Amino acid sequence: MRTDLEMEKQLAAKEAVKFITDNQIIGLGTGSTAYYAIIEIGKLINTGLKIKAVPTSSKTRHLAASLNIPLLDIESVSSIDITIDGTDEFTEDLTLIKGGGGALFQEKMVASITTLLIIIADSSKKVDTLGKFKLPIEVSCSACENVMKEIQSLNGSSEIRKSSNIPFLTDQANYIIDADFD
Ligand SMILES: O=C(CO)[C@H](O)[C@H](O)COP(=O)(O)O
Repeated sequence: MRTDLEMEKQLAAKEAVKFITDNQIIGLGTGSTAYYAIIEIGKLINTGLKIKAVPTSSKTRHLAASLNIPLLDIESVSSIDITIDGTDEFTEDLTLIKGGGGALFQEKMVASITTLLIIIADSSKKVDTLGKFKLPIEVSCSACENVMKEIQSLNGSSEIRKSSNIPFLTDQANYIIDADFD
């Protein structure tokens, strides 16, 4: 059975896709919330919506391709009409932290050329002050040590994200540093 939070994610996704119209270029976010938006877009494609989409990760690319969503590489577009993506946490004034899923760099590239960025989230993501979720920072492996020293000089702590005991690599073969500034 789906939990309330899963239903909230799905509801947010359904609302977000209402902004999409024919012939737009759509940025597709990454994560378990963006997943629902991609599923909804797949359904709309099946009923005749004509859009092209730019994925923000290899995972999203595979999902979108499996739903027959026509895809473009970011290199081939200069602007994106609407991007729908998730967030790790957000405050009342709509500042947020994202990148927790490790697609930070591509998500930023897509967001930076997007006219309308729609961030969808369930209610568990709302916080009074940012920082409950560690701040993900995507860095070139060779810059990692210096960046971690820099974080320490700002009284923060940090660790390189691991997956199966080895450093997690992003789609760009970068590391993610998870930083904490309590
Ligand atoms: O920024 C992201 C991926 O890099 C995600 O949007 C963020 O981590 C939220 O993910 P989820 O919807 O699974 O909670």
